[in-house]
Amino acid sequence: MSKKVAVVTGSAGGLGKGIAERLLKDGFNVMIHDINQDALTKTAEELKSLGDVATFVGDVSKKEDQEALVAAAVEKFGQLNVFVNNAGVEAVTPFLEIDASELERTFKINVFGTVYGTQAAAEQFIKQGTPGKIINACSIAGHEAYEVLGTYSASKHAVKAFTHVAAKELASKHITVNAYCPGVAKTKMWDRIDAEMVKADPSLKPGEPFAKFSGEIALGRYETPTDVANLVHFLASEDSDYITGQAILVDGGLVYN
Ligand SMILES: NC(=O)C1=CN([C@@H]2O[C@H](COP(=O)(O)OP(=O)(O)OC[C@H]3O[C@@H](n4cnc5c(N)ncnc54)[C@H](O)[C@@H]3O)[C@@H](O)[C@H]2O)C=CC1
Ligand SMILES: CC(=O)C(C)=O
Repeated sequence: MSKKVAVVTGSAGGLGKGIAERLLKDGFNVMIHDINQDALTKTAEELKSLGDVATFVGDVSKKEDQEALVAAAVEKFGQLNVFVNNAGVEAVTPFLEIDASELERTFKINVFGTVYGTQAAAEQFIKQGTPGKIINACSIAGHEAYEVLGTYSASKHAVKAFTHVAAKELASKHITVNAYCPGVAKTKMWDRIDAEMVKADPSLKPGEPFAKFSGEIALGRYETPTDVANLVHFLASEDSDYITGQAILVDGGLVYN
């Protein structure tokens, strides 16, 4: 039987890289993808000993790039089985200062990107006549809303809503749609959030926002890409076949709903 094929968007670094690594170890052929070509090439070099990995440079906020990504994965590996809408960006701004450019950038990448990726993947699954799994990056910020993270929180609430709706509409085609909701992981995203929170409140020192958020985690440590990849591994596997439309928290005990 041919190997299953997964695409992971925004996987040159951070959580996406950890997810790609785990799916390669699980035996998937993996198309890694990012807007940052140099970082993507470096990551492919690091991952290639784990299995068949290919690269695609694209911008998730562009529908044509998402369609081309799916086409490239199918051309390279012959089919598509799992599509992980991982790419996302943060926005850290006091509410009264949120402007159109922040709203447009954040929603285009986090929300439009997830919708376009879901559509492109679902169309391919339907064309193949096979089941498929779509797995979206949500967040604790898709369950709660955080001060100075208003735009980001709203975008992740939208990701959660689209996860529910896509799951309902695509279930009859045997396509499941779920989301993973990480808590506080020390990736480049949190380095930038920390710096911006310090800028917004000069009484804070660098590292304090991250320490404050991660200090509230019940399990007593911040999250690693492996913690997130463990959940995505499950959602990409047959063991999750009877689960759809869920936005599952993987946060070490931070948000309870
Ligand atoms: N780090 C954390 O604590 C948490 C992260 N998340 C979510 O997990 C996902 C991954 O986050 P991190 O790895 O921390 O972020 P990161 O910033 O470390 O990595 C994101 C990757 O996405 C790529 N990317 C950004 N815009 C893109 C675009 N338009 N098209 C294609 N690629 C693009 C970046 O180049 C980068 O390689 C995001 O959706 C984020 O919102 C959710 C909860 C917590
Ligand atoms: C980065 C993130 O998802 C937060 C702060 O909830």
